[in-house]
This record gives sequence, C-alpha cells and structure tokens, in this order.
Amino acid sequence: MFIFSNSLKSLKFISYSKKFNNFNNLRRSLSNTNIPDYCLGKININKMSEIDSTLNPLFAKIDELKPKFIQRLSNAVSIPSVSGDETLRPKVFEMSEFLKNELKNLGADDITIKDLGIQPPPVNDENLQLPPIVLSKFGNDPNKKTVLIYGHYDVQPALLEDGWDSDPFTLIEKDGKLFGRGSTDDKGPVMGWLNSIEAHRELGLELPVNIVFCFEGMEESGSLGLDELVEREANDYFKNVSSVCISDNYWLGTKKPVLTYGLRGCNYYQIIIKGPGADLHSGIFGGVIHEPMTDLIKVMSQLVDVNGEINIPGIKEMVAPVTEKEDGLYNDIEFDVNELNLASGSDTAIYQDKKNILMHRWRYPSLSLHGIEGAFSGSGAKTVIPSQVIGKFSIRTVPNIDSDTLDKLVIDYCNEKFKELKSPNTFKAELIHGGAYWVSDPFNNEFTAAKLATKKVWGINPDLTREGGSIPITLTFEQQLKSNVLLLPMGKGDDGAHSINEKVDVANYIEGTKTLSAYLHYYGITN
Ligand SMILES: C[C@H](N)C(=O)N[C@@H](Cc1c[nH]cn1)C(=O)O
Ligand SMILES: [Zn+2]
Ligand SMILES: [Zn+2]
Repeated sequence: MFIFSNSLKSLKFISYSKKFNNFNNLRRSLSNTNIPDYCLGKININKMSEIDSTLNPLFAKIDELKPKFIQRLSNAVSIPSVSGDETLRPKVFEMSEFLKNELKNLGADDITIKDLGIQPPPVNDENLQLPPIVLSKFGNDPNKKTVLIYGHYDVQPALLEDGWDSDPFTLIEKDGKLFGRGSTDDKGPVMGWLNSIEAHRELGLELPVNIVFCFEGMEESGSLGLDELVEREANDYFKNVSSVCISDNYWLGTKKPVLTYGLRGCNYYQIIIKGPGADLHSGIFGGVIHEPMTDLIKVMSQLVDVNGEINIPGIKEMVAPVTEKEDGLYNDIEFDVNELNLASGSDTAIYQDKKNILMHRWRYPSLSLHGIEGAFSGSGAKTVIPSQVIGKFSIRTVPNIDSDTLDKLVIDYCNEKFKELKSPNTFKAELIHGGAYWVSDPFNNEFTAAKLATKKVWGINPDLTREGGSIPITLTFEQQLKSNVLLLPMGKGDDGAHSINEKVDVANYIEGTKTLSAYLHYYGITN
C-alpha cells in the first residue's frame, strides 16, 4: 500500500541542512522500492489493527463528550488572558489557574507551576510578573515513549470595537463554528489535548505514551523566560522526553489537513520618538515645532514598500537561495489565490499564483507595520500633537537570516533615516523580542504517525506545509531536548487567528481532538 506518496515524493530531494543529508540519501535509495512510505518512519505494522480497535470506541467517546468539550473551550475563552496588555496580566495568571484545576480534575500525576520572575524591559511596569509555565505529567511508564506537548494559554488582544460581531471573550456557536478569541490560537488545541485525556479516562483506556505538558502564557509576546526554563529542565522535568508535539498553527486552506515542518521566526521592534513635554494644541504649536509623529511616519514609511519589498539593505542577501529541487515542491500543495482571498476577506493579494504566495509566506522574510502607541486613534477629530509616539513593526525571519545581524541592520537603518530628518526630537529604535525560525525533516516517526492519524480521522492524506507564523520555542525544544518536533494543526486557514471574529469549526475542534488522540496511539507503536 502506498499512502501520502504525492507530497512525500515532491519533498524527497529537499535538503535543508547537512543534518538531513543522510536521511535524504536513505529516502532516495528507498524511493524506487515497494516499501510503503509509512514504513520509512518505522511503524510497527503488526500493531495497526490493535490501534484501529482502540480508536473506534475512543472516537465514539469523544463524540459523546462534545457538549462538555465545547463548554471547556467556552470557559477558557471567557478569561481574557492577553499577554501583550500589561493591565490584563492578572487574567493571564487566572488562565494558568484554570489550567491547573483542569489538570487536577483530569487526575494528573504531577502539576508543577514554574514562576519566571519579573518581565525584562522594555516594559511599562518595572515590577510586572511573567505568567508561570504550567508543567504537568500523565504517566511515568519506563516502557512507554514520552511525548512533550506544548501549547500556550495567552491570546492576542481583542476588543468588540475592533469590529467583532460579538464579545470576543464569550464563545458563540454559529453555523458550525465556535467564535471567540483564542478559539483556534491556541485555547482550542490546548483544550483538545485535555479533551483527549478526559476521553481516555472516561473509557478507562490507558494512555499509549507518557505525557508531559508544557503550557506557557507569553507566546504571543515573545515567549519571554521559556528558553531558559527549557534549558534548565532539559535533564530534569523533561528528562525522558522522546518527542515534542505542538498544535498551534493552521491548515493552509479550508479543505485539506496538513502537517507542518517549518516556521518563520519573528523579530519585533519599536521606535520611540519624544518631542514636547506634553501633548500640544496643533493650532498653537503646529508648524512651529518638530512633531514626533511626522518624524515617525517618515522613518516607518521607508522600511517596506507597498509590494512588501523590505527596503533595509543586507536582509535579502542573507536569505537561502531557492534550489531547483525546492522549486518543484510547491506544485503538489493544494492552495490557490482564492483561498488567500477568502481567508483575508479581500482581493488584495500581491501575488496571484500559488508558488509565489507560498514562497512569500514560508521562505522569504516580510516586514509588517503594526501600530503607533501614543497616537490619536479614536473617532472624531482631535486636534492634538502627541508628545511621544512609539512605532511598532516586526520582521518574519527565514533561513539563513542571522538574528543579531538582522537587529543591527534594522536599528542602524532606522537611526540613519532619522538622522536624515535633522530633527531635534529624541529617537530610539530597539528590539522588543525575537524568536527563531525552524525547519525540520518531515520523514521521521512523528510525521509518519501523524499521517496515519490524519488519514484515520479525515480520510485524506495531509499536505506537508510550512507556516508563515512563528512559535518561538520550537527550535529550543528541538535543540535542548534533542528531539524531533511535530506541528499538528487543528484549525483551518480561514480561522482568523489574531484577527476579528476568530473561530474554530466545531468539526475541527472535535475531529482535531480525535486526530491528536490518534497521533499518540500511532506514535506509541513506532519503533
Ligand atoms: C503560529 C502561532 N499560533 C502564533 O500566532 N504565533 C505568534 C508568535 C509571536 C511572535 N511574536 C509575537 N507573537 C505569531 O506568529 O505572531
Ligand atoms: Zn499560537
Ligand atoms: Zn498567535
């Protein structure tokens, strides 16, 4: 039996680093044999029928518990755990307590709350506490593999007045969709893992692997403190981890499930410009002083052009060239510009063809302007000159951009552009946080097990994709725990993560819970 052959075939000659050359040689030598693709990941085929008979009642139990699972997500969404808003930090802590209670009720063998101390600058409140890392264990059987499952319990900001159709922190079910902030990013998937544990418990079914949960509350704000914690716990709490699984991204489109083997990184910057001692009347001071906002707009407008081209010299040069082999990879992926337009709710695509869209989402850097703190942004016509403005922008990074070199290029460029203005205002450009890109080998046991799980639940072979977004801790897990990382997304490409009316389809939430569960069972029988 040959399964998953299309996407695998297209990927088989891709090599991202020396590390994977041996594997690619092995694949090349096997590609003309009758060995099934899933055997490349060394699954124990004799145990396949046993798994099937376990999964059927498990799936039935998950269906039966659907109302309870939706209520669990509703409870989670009702806590506005926005990590980027300092005033909502108590809510992020409340969310960590919520998780702790859920884990306790599910009979966790261990729950450990790791305090990360004070948030480092730049920050407004110098005593701001970082939210804790919630660690937990289910099972400690030396004969089983141990899977570390990572997720985040913080969310992006959301206000009704941003344009939401309903309160962002009240989960609403409409037309088979569950709307609410965090429904897909990342409370839905985190609840999916808890749902899976509950379904096993209700059935009296043993978990097929030991589980170590690692839930953080700062992912949307650069995962501050987590790198160091993973380093510290690598040989302690995370000692026996054989593999890492993360469900925190999305299908590429709306029809086909995917498995993800790459992420872009994200370096987030701010430009602070200070001028007058207080906000001023533009009728009195307009035209007679240098305005911070005018300086800022001038500098920010020179970072990127309207076609998404980054204007900062030296960045393009660091990007890994497209090889002939990689070029063929995009043809087999199911996606087109209509999916992009549907997901963006517009007809504003820069590129009209699949290959260019995917390449610019996955393997080229991008620079986005996010906002200006201190600027007038309400309705009406306030005639004020803001005394201090802070411009925010980020760069999505890709192989082989060196993060430190990038920071220097960006900050030097901003300083140079400000200097050209000959303004007496004060100027500072700085990095707020950075997170690394990650690209992996999608031909290992983890991806094999995930393909089987996806096929079992969705009846279709997944595409292998990269993700344009970032999950800063991914590379650290891979390096510190010397483990493979699998990204196994739950939601669809049109879920609107970070946007208004974020949602997860009920089908994705429930079938996703089944997929995560099935993954653990198939991974458990890999050799
Ligand atoms: C893909 C993931 N669900 C996500 O949304 N990640 C954030 C991480 C981030 C990095 N800097 C700030 N937030 C993202 O890609 O924006
Ligand atoms: Zn996320
Ligand atoms: Zn996010």
